[in-house]
Amino acid sequence: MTAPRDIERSSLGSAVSHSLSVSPTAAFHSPLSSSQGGFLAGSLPHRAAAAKQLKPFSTEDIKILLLENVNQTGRDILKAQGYQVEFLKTSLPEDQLIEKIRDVHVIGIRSKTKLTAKVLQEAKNLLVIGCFCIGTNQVDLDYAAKHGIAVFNSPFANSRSVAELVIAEIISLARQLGDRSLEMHRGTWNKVSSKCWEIRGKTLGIVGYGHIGSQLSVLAEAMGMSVIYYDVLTLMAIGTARQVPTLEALLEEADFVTLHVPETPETKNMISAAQFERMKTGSYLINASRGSVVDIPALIKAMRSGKLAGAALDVYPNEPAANGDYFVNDLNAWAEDLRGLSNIILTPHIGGSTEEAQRAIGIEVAEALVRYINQGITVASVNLPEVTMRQLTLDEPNHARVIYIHRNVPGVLRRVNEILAEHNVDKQISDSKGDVAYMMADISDVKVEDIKEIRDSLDALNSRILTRVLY
Ligand SMILES: NC(=O)c1ccc[n+]([C@@H]2O[C@H](COP(=O)([O-])OP(=O)(O)OC[C@H]3O[C@@H](n4cnc5c(N)ncnc54)[C@H](O)[C@@H]3O)[C@@H](O)[C@H]2O)c1
Ligand SMILES: O=C(O)CC[C@@H](O)C(=O)O
Repeated sequence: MTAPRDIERSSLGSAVSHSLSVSPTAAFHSPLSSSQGGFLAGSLPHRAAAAKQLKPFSTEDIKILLLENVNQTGRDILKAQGYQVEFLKTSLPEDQLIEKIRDVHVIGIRSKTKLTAKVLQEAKNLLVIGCFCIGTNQVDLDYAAKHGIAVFNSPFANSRSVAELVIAEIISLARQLGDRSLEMHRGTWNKVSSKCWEIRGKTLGIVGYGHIGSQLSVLAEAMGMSVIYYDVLTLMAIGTARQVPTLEALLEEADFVTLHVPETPETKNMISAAQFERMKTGSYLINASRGSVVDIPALIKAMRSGKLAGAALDVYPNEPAANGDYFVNDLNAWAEDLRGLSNIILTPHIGGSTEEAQRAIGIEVAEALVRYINQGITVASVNLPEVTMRQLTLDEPNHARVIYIHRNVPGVLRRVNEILAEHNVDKQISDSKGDVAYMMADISDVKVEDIKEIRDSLDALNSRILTRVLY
């Protein structure tokens, strides 16, 4: 490997001419994949030929910034590729994030780092974002797609962890465990049974019956609860759960309401004063989805009036970037009111924070990043069309993989294929998602000098978002 150099995003995808001028022979003798034939190599079973790892750059030229304590499993996978990996335990304030993001090709985050258009427009070298979590609401996905920046996440590796936490909270709220434990910590013995309940036979209302909601449904039924759910989609009920037609119907029937919807404009303050009114007196609310989904001042009123017998919150409109004594009114104006309530469990966004979940997420997202960086495969991307292609092998010399991310307008493929027409197009695939399209083609009989010309010609098309030529 060569010594690290600063290379720009445009030259990353097109570092071919640069690399070739350094070592023309190496151009068509890329190193074997470290996980040759394995999942990382993106291998689709076809034949036993040795897989060729596509790297039109020295791997150590790839600069990765990992924030928010991304798990060791993910760090190891990325380092094993030879990439330069900088790792920070916390998120960064916007000004520091902007400084750092200018320099990197890949950024890995969790839920706290806000990758807004303002931040992303400074990220001139950025190829891909890895969200080492489920939620992707912290990223401006549309801006990223329109600028050819792929985004990957881990859609269900922590679902079980969240579902288990919610089960624990249902029992804890029903038995007022938080309060009893706090009292004992203060030296107070307070043995009570008034308003403490079994959960057997109670109704759990799940709002959002996706990966977490449906997993929770199974666990809750196993504990003897009746389950109803509300979702914008008509979804198959698991076990004896029952879908109800409206949120209001769910609120009126459930003893426990638990929220598992994504953060969207439609779910902002989805549970506010009117919804608390609809809930049964003495019922409970659990929110482990996103802080924007519940109107907290309205929740405080519902708790104080006795409408709610308890609540558990894992997520908040504003969450601090690092651990510390930050859960005060400076962060959220009502923080201290919330802290003063009885039978309310407040946790610091730990729904997915288990060793099992974080390890699995580290592997899943890091592997997706490697496949994208090295081979251009977008399968599981949340914002680009999903495109995959059998990888090139070492017995296919003089091949190159052309990736062209472009605006989804008529006539582009004709022009692209005119540019590729001098070569044999061995395989080609194209797909679109909204305004953005992704074309990948493997071409053969490519001479060293052709590659720069292909790239320059594709770059000159006015539909271009990003061109990468991997070989
Ligand atoms: N607390 C944590 O640590 C933690 C961990 C993982 C996920 N989450 C949050 O939980 C959310 C749900 O996760 P998931 O994996 O189950 O997601 P999912 O995408 O599998 O399921 C979400 C469900 O919500 C439904 N939905 C969307 N908008 C709706 C609306 N307006 N009304 C009713 N239903 C609606 C969808 O149709 C879908 O079935 C994530 O988006 C994330 O924000 C939090
Ligand atoms: O680990 C995190 O920061 C986020 C956890 C969770 O909210 C998710 O979206 O997966």
